[in-house]
Amino acid sequence: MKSTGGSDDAKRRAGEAAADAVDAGMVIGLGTGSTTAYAIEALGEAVDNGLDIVGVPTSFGARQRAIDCGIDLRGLDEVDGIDLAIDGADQLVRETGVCLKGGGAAHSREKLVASAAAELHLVVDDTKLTDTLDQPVPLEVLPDAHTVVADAVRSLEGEPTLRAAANKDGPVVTDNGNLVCDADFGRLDDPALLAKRLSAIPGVVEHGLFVDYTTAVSVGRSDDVSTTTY
Ligand SMILES: O=C[C@H](O)[C@H](O)[C@H](O)COP(=O)(O)O
Repeated sequence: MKSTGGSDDAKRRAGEAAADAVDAGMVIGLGTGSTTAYAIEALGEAVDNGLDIVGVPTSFGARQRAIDCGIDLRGLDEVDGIDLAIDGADQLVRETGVCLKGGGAAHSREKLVASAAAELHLVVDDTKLTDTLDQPVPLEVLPDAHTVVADAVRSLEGEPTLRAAANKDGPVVTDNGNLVCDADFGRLDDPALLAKRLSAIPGVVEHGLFVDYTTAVSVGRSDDVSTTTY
């Protein structure tokens, strides 16, 4: 799992706060990443203590983690909707809940699960908070399309970078067999407009800008956690 800047204590507090909001009988979207891992762990402990839930994982990593924690799993096509999705974020505007995801290349299935969920509860440590999003936007891209998508990003005045794998020669390959282009647009003054433009590029499977999905955010710090609802 990629490691990110915040402290483990802060991530744990955020993850546990979201797990606390889970009730018996719920279908839970299980997000990807180091912060959501703490929520999955907490849910696993609750399951050991008798909580009856079903999880829908958003990635190979989330699935493995949930199996290790003893959570009963289903595919998205085997459930009749999702009550609550719990997931992390790479950068988040707390005032609006708009965020960037996809640092772990899982954003397409994360967005799919979030779109099927009645609620999306994000879990972050306080290093993720910002007033304005300004990190590159991850784009999951069909392999044949990467040069065409890069040209389209440049035509929107962005700077595309094909994400390289850390422990493999060549690019990152997603759980869906696609590539990732990180598109740097600098400050995102109008995330909703950019989200629409990125969705319209042929060859982009999904982008990591989440606008209008978030219903709650738990922000962990080393000594406390606070939750905002939208
Ligand atoms: O693709 C990965 C996901 O969007 C993660 O939820 C996001 O990168 C946050 O991960 P972490 O909690 O490890 O910072």
